[in-house]
Amino acid sequence: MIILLKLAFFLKNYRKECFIGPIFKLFEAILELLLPTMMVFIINNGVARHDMNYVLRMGGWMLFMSILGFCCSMVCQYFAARASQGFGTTLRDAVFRHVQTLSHSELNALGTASLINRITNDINQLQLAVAMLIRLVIRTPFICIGAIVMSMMLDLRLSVILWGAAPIFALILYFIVKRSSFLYSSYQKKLDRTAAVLRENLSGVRVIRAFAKITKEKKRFSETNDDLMNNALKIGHVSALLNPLTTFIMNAVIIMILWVGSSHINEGTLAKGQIIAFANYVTQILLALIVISNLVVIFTKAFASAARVTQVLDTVSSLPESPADAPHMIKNSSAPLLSLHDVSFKYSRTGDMALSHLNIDILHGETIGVIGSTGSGKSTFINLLPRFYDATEGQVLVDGVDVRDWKLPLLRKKFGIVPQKSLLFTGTIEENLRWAKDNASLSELKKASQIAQASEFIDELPAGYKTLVERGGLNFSGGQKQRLTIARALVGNPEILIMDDSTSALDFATDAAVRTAINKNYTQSTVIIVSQRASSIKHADKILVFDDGLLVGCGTHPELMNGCEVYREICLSQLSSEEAYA
Ligand SMILES: Nc1ncnc2c1ncn2[C@@H]1O[C@H](COP(=O)(O)OP(=O)(O)OP(=O)(O)O)[C@@H](O)[C@H]1O
Repeated sequence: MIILLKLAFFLKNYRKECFIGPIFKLFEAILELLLPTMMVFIINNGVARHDMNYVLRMGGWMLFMSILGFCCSMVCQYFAARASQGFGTTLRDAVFRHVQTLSHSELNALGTASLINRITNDINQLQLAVAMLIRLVIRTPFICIGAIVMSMMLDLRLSVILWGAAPIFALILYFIVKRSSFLYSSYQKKLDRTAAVLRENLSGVRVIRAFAKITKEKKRFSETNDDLMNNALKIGHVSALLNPLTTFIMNAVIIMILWVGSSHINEGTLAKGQIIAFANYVTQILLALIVISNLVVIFTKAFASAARVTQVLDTVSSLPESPADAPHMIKNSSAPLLSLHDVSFKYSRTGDMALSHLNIDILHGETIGVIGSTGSGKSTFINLLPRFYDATEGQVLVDGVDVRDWKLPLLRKKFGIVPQKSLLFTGTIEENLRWAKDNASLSELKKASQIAQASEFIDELPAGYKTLVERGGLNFSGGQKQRLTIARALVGNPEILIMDDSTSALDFATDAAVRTAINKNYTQSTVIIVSQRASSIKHADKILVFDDGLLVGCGTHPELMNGCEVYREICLSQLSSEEAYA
């Protein structure tokens, strides 16, 4: 219930629609309820007395009331559509914005495929529930109760049959809601799993083909898909019972009414018009009950979806923004640009430490090399600096101020990041390069591309900087993508440039050319180069050596060659002795 109240907040701009829509629907329901009673008059006063004028006059009124009812229904439909679409759009927007505030940890926990399902499927389900709420939730019980009252007014004795059927119907409804609400929540989870498998398969299609794993992956997808289908079938079996059972009960009621009613007619205690109107009211109740059954199904689904959507909205970012306005303005000018004070980090509460007790100082304008075996913690260390994650223990400081005291956008503006996995977005090359600086001129883009050794291949493209980048940068080679992502980071003229193994697809000469050009043109910037290649970081002012989450070395190349065994081993495994000791 609290979940629904929370989501009702997103209807706040549609109060008018939520109020006017049901009023028109209620008006339509009143008109509909009057029709069988008018039929009683036509049969008892018109048909029985062969008064054609009376029949036509009353028939005309009934036609007018039906048209009026139809118009009311259309008005309600219009308001319901406005409110439900508006609700869906506002909610989708809110969830999307909230997702942007979450840290990598929460995003990993929720999962991309599940988030996509929640923002699309689940919100669509809620949108449908809002439309039904406005159109039917007041009208249907009103019709039901109204028809019962009207039938009681027609004949109290016959209405006892209706009351007898009510508990049977309530029992059926209870059983179906209980069973299907459990099945719906597991259905949503299975849908997430299917989406995750599909996503992995589509994005990894090349790897799957290269390893000839198509058959295995087909089987994996079929299994997930079959599981989803079986769950959907179970839901179908349960909810399919609802309409036939409702129809069966109400038709049994009609037969009993006709049977008991005909004996009353024979006794002369009931008129023919009354029994026809009574049957009409029972049909109205039957239709209303079928609608209620379907509403129950829609709301059970919506309830499961509401829980999933509010779970996202209730997820609190583990990166709370600094409450103060601008504590970072109180910079410590004598402090190092970046400092780590006894920093440890683990990805999950239960897991092992990915980094342990790091103490590092990085000064303005320094070039830092970061090296270590795979999984040693290099990327994790890099991720702590722009606060993609918060340190589990210890303090990360930028300009002498704890990163938790920085306003996140201001902190991140200081960094130009070239991630390990090159990711480009659909649009032109020009648009991709302007990510860090919207108003960068073409000459700025060209300069950054030259430094990143990308201008040569861009100039050869027929459309140059206007060339369209396909989804994920599919129309570029790995090396070209890396050079474009380096140029993208350089355009912002960042104070701190982080290159996380971002030249791995470049040949040694291009890699060296990129580093030389950056050193020459970005003398004021602090450059942090993470690399598996000793040659890429050998000339750095300071080299950080990681091993199994520990900082095992920090110094220049000659210092480390003498004093750090891990570093010496890496260098000697990649370079000749002359190169390593040069
Ligand atoms: N998102 C994550 N969730 C849980 N564990 C993670 C996550 N990312 C990395 N790890 C773990 O943390 C450790 C350090 O990983 P990290 O990516 O920092 O290493 P790395 O030195 O950058 O490796 P590589 O050179 O292969 O990129 C590894 O044991 C890894 O399995």
